[in-house]
Amino acid sequence: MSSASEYAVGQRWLSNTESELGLGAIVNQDFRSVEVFYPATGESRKYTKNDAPLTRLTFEVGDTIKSQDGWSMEVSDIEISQDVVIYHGKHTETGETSRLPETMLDHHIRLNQPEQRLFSMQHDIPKWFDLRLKAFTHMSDYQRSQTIGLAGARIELIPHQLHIASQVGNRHAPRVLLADEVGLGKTIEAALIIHQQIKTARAQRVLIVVPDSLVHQWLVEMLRRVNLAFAIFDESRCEAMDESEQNPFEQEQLVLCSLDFLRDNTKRHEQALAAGWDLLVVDEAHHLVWSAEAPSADYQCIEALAQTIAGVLLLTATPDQLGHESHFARLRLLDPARFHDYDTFLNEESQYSELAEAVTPLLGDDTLDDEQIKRIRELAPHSASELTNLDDFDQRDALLHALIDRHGTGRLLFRNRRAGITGFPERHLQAHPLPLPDVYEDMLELTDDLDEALYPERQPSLVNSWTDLDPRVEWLLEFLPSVKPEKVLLICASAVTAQQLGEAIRLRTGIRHSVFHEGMSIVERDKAAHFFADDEEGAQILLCSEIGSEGRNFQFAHHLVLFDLPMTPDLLEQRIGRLDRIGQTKDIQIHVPYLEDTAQSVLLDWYHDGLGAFTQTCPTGTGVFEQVKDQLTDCLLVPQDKESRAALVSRTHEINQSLRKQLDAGRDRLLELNASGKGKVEDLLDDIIAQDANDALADFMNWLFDAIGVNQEDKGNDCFILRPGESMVNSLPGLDPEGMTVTYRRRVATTLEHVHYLSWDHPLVHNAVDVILTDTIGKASLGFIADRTLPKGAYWLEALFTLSVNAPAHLQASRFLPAIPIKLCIDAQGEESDTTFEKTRRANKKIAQQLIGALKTPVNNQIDKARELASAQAETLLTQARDTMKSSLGAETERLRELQQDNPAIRDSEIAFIDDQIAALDAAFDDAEVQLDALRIVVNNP
Ligand SMILES: Nc1ncnc2c1ncn2[C@@H]1O[C@H](COP(=O)(O)OP(=O)(O)OP(=O)(O)O)[C@@H](O)[C@H]1O
Repeated sequence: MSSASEYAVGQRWLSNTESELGLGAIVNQDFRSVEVFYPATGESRKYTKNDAPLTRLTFEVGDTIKSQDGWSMEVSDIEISQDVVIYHGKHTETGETSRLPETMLDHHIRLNQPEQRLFSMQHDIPKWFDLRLKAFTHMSDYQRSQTIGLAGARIELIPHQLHIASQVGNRHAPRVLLADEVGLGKTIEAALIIHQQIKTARAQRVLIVVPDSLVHQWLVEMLRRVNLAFAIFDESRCEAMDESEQNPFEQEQLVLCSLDFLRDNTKRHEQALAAGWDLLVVDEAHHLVWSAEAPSADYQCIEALAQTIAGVLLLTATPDQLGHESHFARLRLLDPARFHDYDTFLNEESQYSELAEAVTPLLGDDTLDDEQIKRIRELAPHSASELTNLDDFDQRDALLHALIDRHGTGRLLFRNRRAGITGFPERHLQAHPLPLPDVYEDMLELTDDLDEALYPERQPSLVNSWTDLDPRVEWLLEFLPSVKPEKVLLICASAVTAQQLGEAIRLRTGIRHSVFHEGMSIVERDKAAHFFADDEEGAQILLCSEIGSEGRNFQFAHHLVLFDLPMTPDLLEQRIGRLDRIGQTKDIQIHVPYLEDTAQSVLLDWYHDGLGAFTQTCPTGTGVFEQVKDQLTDCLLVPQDKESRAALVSRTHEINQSLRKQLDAGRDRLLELNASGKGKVEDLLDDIIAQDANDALADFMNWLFDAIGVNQEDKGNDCFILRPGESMVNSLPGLDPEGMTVTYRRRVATTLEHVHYLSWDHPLVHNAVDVILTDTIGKASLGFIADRTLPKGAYWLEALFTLSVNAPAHLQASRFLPAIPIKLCIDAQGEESDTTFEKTRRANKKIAQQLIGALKTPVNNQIDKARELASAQAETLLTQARDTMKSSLGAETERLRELQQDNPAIRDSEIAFIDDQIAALDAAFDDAEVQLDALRIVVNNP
């Protein structure tokens, strides 16, 4: 390709100032002016011949050119006829000899090679060269950083969450149970893991399945925390897509739906199974009840999915809530080969406890005696063999972590306990004893039915009157005004009770309230929850049935009314967990209005005096419940028997103390150490904190937004309003045409909901970078500097190359070899120079044209030299990338292989995937390419 400068009708010329016009054709000329028609845009321009900003476009032998009709040809011969060029060559598809006069060239032509643009005067502002370089540099650093997918989440930096997310998010097809105690952030951990998996191309298609009361909350959390827009699937949405006869689940990459919807609908379940996913996430997984004889429908529904989907995250705060067998079954969902038989699992668990007990001395500061050391070595020969001095605390620590890694369910199950995390407000019990009304007395004396004993208000004969007779209702109606305007969450066991209480409030007071129960649609429930959350106009009280006790975020309230008490400690903890969760700012008041000498009063004593379950989380509750269940039931049915009640409480207390001791010393202590990340997460945390404190992103984006024409208005308080400017070079996907408020500060983003948190992970940042990197902006430019210390007229060529590789996304090549920039500067003598140019001015077009014409040959030589040097540098970078890839992935397989000797939770497929990944990346790196991305000529003109 080259350019010339005599005008003739039919010739093709490019505008130097308006390259968007496409390729023009001369339609007229006289001795003073020339007229060009640009067919791509239908516009004409008339220029004075003397200073027409035009460059003639001609091609050379070897170039490939495209015709207006869409076919291409490789030029082998050039003929000039009446000053118009006629190209001859081979049709690229048919191979036939072809002829293409320049008048018939494709007028949409847009030169994208830097050399083509440089020599045909398609120049941009010189600073865009710097912008391209910066964009490549930042993006290649980002893709190789350990904080990818984590640092950009709109969250407070909570160590245990980041630890779990980085441990799990870094795995290929992770299969884990996230089982932190209630309200410690499992949803956030899942969001971080999903985000990291997506950002590193480990996963693309994700299916989240949750109870229907949590669908909307998950949607909001995913969007708000990690900018992932999930599509909610329900029957009406699927039906609407049925017409296309395609599998609706294949139409979206990120899908969120309720377990009920999949379980009750065979067709949709089958479609979901057939759609192919990388990651399945199931919340409130304790619902997946299982026994060998009768696995529940919920369990089977998820089991089928877990068998076909490589990555699985299960979430539950109360893994033992519906029995230990079901807990085993959930582990079985994650790894059926390892957890094939319940008895073997129990046996293994007991050995694990034995191991945990043996290593407990490692947690303390005392010197280990010979017997203790011997036990550790016996139980963990692989882990302990490398260690020589167990009195060395570093070695102890290393052994402890190795043991956690290598044994039991540590890799599979993450459980943090409240006890290990500080900063939670206190919980206070406010018990309100109330006299038993006559209408309940007879029935309660006679009954041997637990439900009747616990819920006397459900008697059919009282259905329309109990709210007038039950003193708990009276108490509630007096209590609400006494704490007004504070919000109150009330939970009771049944939807009917919640509705009837709502009705009583409506008829007898003017208090704003709303109800939340399974009889309402998802939309109605979300409306009710919103109404409750509204600070100014909202409801003072939300009356929930049991479905309100799971997963929801109501920590803006500080008063919880338990209108009745549930039978299991885990369910009580779930209820309290609605308020007692991260983000709770005040002490929590738990109000229990109860009828004296009834089953409810027995439960209250049992929970409070026996387990201490109101004022603290009670991780041993289920274990105790299993042991005293019968005794408890007896007491519930004969609440007047004070002696039996005292015996129950005292036995409960004893068992609880002993189970707690075991937990603290044993298995859970190790699990917790593993899940908390203590001693492991600090580097990652420091990295994120350093990134937060660094202004590199804000500076770069400020520059980038300016360059592409986005208006930025400083709103104060570290917030900016971004609006599309009139001169935007291209549209920017994700930029709200009405404007959007953004911040680069985590502190602001976590306090102001409506402000977007711009981070290296944010889609708007990536889109803005794409706007320039996928376009030709800055590919060629010529700039002046004014430096009196350098010779006048001295010039340099700056060349920007990228080293990159094409490989299927699942290989995650960009973790090791993203498009890495190589920038070179060549002086007029053709030598490499380390000169850098701070401020380059745009050169006047005419002068630029003259310079380019005069410097064409030396510049071509400089480009050749730069290519040579770039290839050499690329060799080094490629070797480094290959070494890093092999050592990092190699170390990972080595570690997994070692772990596998002790811990069967390591799946063969996990190791095989990494082995294959190393081999495939190694081969792909052979084809890595160095490409010229941009050129800038800099001339000294003081
Ligand atoms: N790192 C964080 N930064 C800001 N808010 C957080 C963070 N972690 C958790 N939260 C908030 O704390 C609350 C509890 O978190 P989350 O819902 O993830 O807990 P959970 O363990 O899933 O709860 P549950 O056991 O009730 O299902 C939520 O409101 C969540 O948004």
